[in-house]
Amino acid sequence: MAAEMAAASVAAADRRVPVSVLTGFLGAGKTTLLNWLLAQPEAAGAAVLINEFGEVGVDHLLVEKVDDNVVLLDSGCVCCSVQGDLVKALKGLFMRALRGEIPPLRRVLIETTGLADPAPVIHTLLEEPFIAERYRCDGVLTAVDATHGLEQLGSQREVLRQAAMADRLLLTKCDLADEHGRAALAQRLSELNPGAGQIEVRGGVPASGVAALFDCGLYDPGGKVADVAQWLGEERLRTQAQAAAAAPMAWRRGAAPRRPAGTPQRHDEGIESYLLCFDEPVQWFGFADALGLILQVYGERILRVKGLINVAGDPLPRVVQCVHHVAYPPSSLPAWPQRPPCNDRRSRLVFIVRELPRSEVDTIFASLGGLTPLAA
Ligand SMILES: Nc1nc2c(ncn2[C@@H]2O[C@H](COP(=O)(O)OP(=O)(O)OP(=O)(O)O)[C@@H](O)[C@H]2O)c(=O)[nH]1
Repeated sequence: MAAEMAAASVAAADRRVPVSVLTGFLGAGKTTLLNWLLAQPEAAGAAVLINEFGEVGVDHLLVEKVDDNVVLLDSGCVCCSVQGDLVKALKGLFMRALRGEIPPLRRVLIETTGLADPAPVIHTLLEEPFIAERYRCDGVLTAVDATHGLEQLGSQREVLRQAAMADRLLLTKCDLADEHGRAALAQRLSELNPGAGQIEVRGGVPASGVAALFDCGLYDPGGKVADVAQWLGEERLRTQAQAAAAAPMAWRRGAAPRRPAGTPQRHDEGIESYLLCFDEPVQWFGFADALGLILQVYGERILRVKGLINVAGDPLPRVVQCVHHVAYPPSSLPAWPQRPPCNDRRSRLVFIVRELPRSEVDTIFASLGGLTPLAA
């Protein structure tokens, strides 16, 4: 406790802009938590960077408080394009605030994709010269789904890394999980990351309030399992190798190879995403029947489904969200987006799957829902 208070006061004296990294696996509840967070007075003036996996971003449409301070990182997963997208976005925000185009930056929140490895993001915040001079990593907040997390910790390397690197572990969907499941997940997480505070989240609201999420102190790999320092070390090697590869030929002699031995493959190669589009407004019951059957039959292989549906007779876009076998209650956006691509009012549904051919999904939509999905 004393150490935490000391770390928080060192951070308070630091004039750099605090950055919170919100991570967690696909569908764990990051955007839901972000929406709650942005409505809190403590988050006033925060800029938000949202990154998504999949061909069409939906998350930024679901963030309720969208303004000039929300930036979509849309050229791939942030952990793969960190040097491009993330650095560019943070530099851009800083310069816009400096020129007075946006209010002074009080805080930045980064929502990573569900498949992101947080290591390159943290490494960039700690070591990229321009960024590290102006921003400080104020906390890695990892959402872990209390209904699916235990199984995902065993099957997805990303989930393990996201949990091990966390400063705070947010056990989401505790309102849906049974007591036994919550306790088993909490136990597994405390083995993986004994130093991180665990906070239960129900309906997107953390039991701790905002206080426990901000001002976590300067990021300290030393307080975590040894793997974390090793992963950050691998990022350093990777960045050096990339810099060497980008340098003129004469400087490259003796440089490290592009992908240093022992550095991990970023994403599980079995995972892919595809986008289904429906041109005409869909009949909700046929659509819901078909989607229900797809989840029932293929739920194990479906990591995430989300999208906006143009339902016949409904003027508002309906938001569909699923994780494995579970379809969450649909909601509606207050209006159709004004910007492309979703302003054309076609229904768009993103599937993120493991080894599930698109043709299987198409067949069920066609036979049960009378719908012929088009590739985008
Ligand atoms: N009951 C309940 N539902 C939740 C909770 N948190 C999130 N959900 C639901 O879970 C679904 C996925 O939540 P999101 O917040 O979109 O998850 P995400 O982590 O942002 O998803 P990706 O960005 O696709 O990885 C949505 O339908 C949410 O309403 C929670 O604490 N309780």
